[in-house]
Amino acid sequence: MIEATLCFPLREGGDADEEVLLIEKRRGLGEGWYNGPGGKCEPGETPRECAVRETEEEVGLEVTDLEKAGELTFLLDGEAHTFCHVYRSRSFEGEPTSSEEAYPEWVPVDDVPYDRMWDDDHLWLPGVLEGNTVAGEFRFEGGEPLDEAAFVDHDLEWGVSLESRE
Ligand SMILES: Nc1nc2c([nH]c(=O)n2[C@H]2C[C@H](O)[C@@H](COP(=O)(O)OP(=O)(O)OP(=O)(O)O)O2)c(=O)[nH]1
Repeated sequence: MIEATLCFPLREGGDADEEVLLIEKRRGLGEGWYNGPGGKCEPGETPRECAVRETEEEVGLEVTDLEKAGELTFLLDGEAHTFCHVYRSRSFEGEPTSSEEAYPEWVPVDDVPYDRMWDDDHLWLPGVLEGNTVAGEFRFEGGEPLDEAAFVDHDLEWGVSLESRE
């Protein structure tokens, strides 16, 4: 099973609207869709270290004080495919810049482009951006790659305790 991360930097935008930093992914899984910065964990790396590294690599932002917001399991044809650790952060340095992997974009949290994201994201990301914690299982069918499989059903649990988790 792949272990991966997502990180959602948050800031106060104009008119005191809350904004989240999304990326438009330029290659790999989910290419052409919006997501948070993130990616696969490397051997010997904690998920938190992975989220920090991927955010730096993809958009050049140095995030600190990551808050664990979710643990998502993606199943493909009945088998665990990816376990994804989800973080929020309001502490970061630098300005988002494009990379070979991603175009960054600050987006109002009320205006996230769910129609241009993974099919499951509208189920869990709004709660995560509001400050809730979530554990979820999402089932896909149709074989590899995961981003071409069909999203079939899910289970979600809100308000889970993730404080002691990486
Ligand atoms: N928002 C969202 N993200 C997902 C879903 N499924 C899923 O794997 N992801 C995330 C986990 C990872 O952060 C990311 C895929 O990993 P990645 O970016 O490393 O994939 P890649 O194929 O581009 O890998 P690489 O060659 O760049 O290492 O997508 C989903 O349903 N929703």
